[in-house]
Formats: sequence, C-alpha cells, structure tokens
Amino acid sequence: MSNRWWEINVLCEPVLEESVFWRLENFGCSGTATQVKEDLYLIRAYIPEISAQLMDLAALSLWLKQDATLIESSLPQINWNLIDEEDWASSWKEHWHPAEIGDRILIYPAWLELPSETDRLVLRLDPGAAFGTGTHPTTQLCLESLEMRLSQGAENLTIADIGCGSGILSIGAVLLGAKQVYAVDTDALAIKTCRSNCQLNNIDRQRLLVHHGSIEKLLELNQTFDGIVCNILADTIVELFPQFDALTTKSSWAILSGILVEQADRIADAVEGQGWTIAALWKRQEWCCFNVRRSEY
Ligand SMILES: C[S@@+](CC[C@H](N)C(=O)[O-])C[C@H]1O[C@@H](n2cnc3c(N)ncnc32)[C@H](O)[C@@H]1O
Repeated sequence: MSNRWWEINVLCEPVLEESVFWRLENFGCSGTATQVKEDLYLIRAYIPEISAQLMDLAALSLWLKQDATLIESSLPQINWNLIDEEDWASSWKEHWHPAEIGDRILIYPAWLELPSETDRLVLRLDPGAAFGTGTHPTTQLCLESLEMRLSQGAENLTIADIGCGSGILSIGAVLLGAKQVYAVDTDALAIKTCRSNCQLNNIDRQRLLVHHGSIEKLLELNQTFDGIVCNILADTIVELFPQFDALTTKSSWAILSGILVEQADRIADAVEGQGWTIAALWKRQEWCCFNVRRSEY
C-alpha cells in the first residue's frame, strides 16, 4: 500500500548543507539527498504526509531560515509538494484512532462504530484533506481552552471560529454547549468538509453557520462574539488581530494558536499593543496557545 509523501526542496548555500540535513533528519525526513545547482545546493527530502501537517512544514521553513540568519548566510528557498496519492486515504485511516482531548471530548473517526459507553462528548470527524484531526498540538490546545472557557454557562455564548478546517473546534464548541458558532475558512474544501462533519454530528444548521471566507465574512454579520478561536499561523493572526475589536465586546475573549514558541513575543506585542490582556499562555511541544481577553480585569 502506498502513501502520499511530502517532497521538501531546500535551495541553499553550500555552507548550510550540514545544518539543513540535521534539521530535516530531526523533522523525521528520509531519503535526503543533495544536488549541485550552479553555486547552490538543492537538498531534497521526503516525509510521509501523515507525519507532517502544513503547519509543521511552515515551522520547519522558519527554523531553516533562522539557522541561515545565525551564520549570516543568504536565506534558503524552501518549498514542498505532495507526491503519489494512490491509496493514501485508506492507509491514513488505519493510522488515525479515537483520541481523548481535555477532560470532556472524545474525537472519533467517522468510519468507526460509536462506542457503546463513554461519559465524554463524542466528536465524530472525517477530516478528508482538511486540517483538524485533533492530533496536532495546536488543535488540542484550542479544544482544551474552549473546554475551560465554556465550562461555566456556555448556553448564551456566541463563538467565531476563524480558519475552521475540518470544523473540529466549531463542533467542539457546540458540543460544549455554545449557543451559536460561526465558522469561516478561506479554503473551499475545508468548508465542504466542515459542513459534512456538522451533519455527521447532527448539528442544527442554525446553531453552526459555515461561510467560505475570512474575518470579512464575520464583520459583514454586524454582530459581536463572546469568544473567538483562531488556529492559524502567527503571521496571519498578527494581520487579523486589529479587526478583533470590531467583532467583540469589552468582556469578550479569544483563543489564538498556530504559534511557535519563538513567535510568542510577536503575538504578545500585537495583543497587548491593542489593549487586550493575556490571561494564559499554554505550550505543547514547540507550539503555544494564547488565551486573551479584552477587558483589563
Ligand atoms: C491550522 S488549520 C486549523 C484547523 C482547525 N481549526 C484546527 O484547529 O485544527 C488553519 C485553517 O485556517 C485556514 N486559513 C488560513 N488563512 C486563513 C485566513 N486568513 N482566514 C480564514 N481561514 C484561513 C486554512 O485554510 C486552514 O483550514
């Protein structure tokens, strides 16, 4: 049975070869090889798609650039693409199992028979090619933060999920008791997947509204949200955050993730620079998640 693989290409100065190899190896790549391209080296490596998500590749890219900056080399050019998809989907399904997240949620692959007994909220999911299986630390941190935020009287809360992917956080918020959730994503495939996962969990369409687009779709609604969850890369969060004021009230909160530990300072500056307060900063592996709120108290 064959899998899809990420092919990672790094075009760099020869002086970087050793550190690039080291990074790729630590990342879990195999088949690393170098080809000379005029004055530069093209280093190519492979990793199974199930072992690395787009976010992890973005992190790898950042580390490779930081390594180059440290020794004052010019920045490497990095790109990645998926190769060979044959029967990847069925292979991937074999590797993805039910997972308990936080104290209340159980993520359950759609193709498995429901558990006969559990005291957890079962969140059924077929993520297809969309991000959000619950295996990534950033998703787990967001779900755990939602659990904390929604633990006391969620029934009146309206939540926005920016970058909903498979819909895992939106559906999680509904299961945890939120009154209404608005989910947006710029990827049409993610929207389709999110909608079918809502059906899979028998969620009322009026309780979880899904729109193709980004923060502008939420602004068009002309309403405020009690909470916003946003698990996107740090650069995008910095870009979107100035518009959070228009979407919130003085007592609203936000959960921000998709942030590497070394990017935390940038996010803290963006949050505090806008007069918001950092209530908590949670870390798992190399990723972190900010729980922030608008009021100063
Ligand atoms: C890391 S995934 C998060 C998926 C899911 N919310 C989770 O926590 O697992 C980020 C998602 O954000 C979407 N995205 C990226 N940039 C965006 C933007 N500017 N506005 C809305 N969605 C965006 C991507 O298409 C992707 O589905």
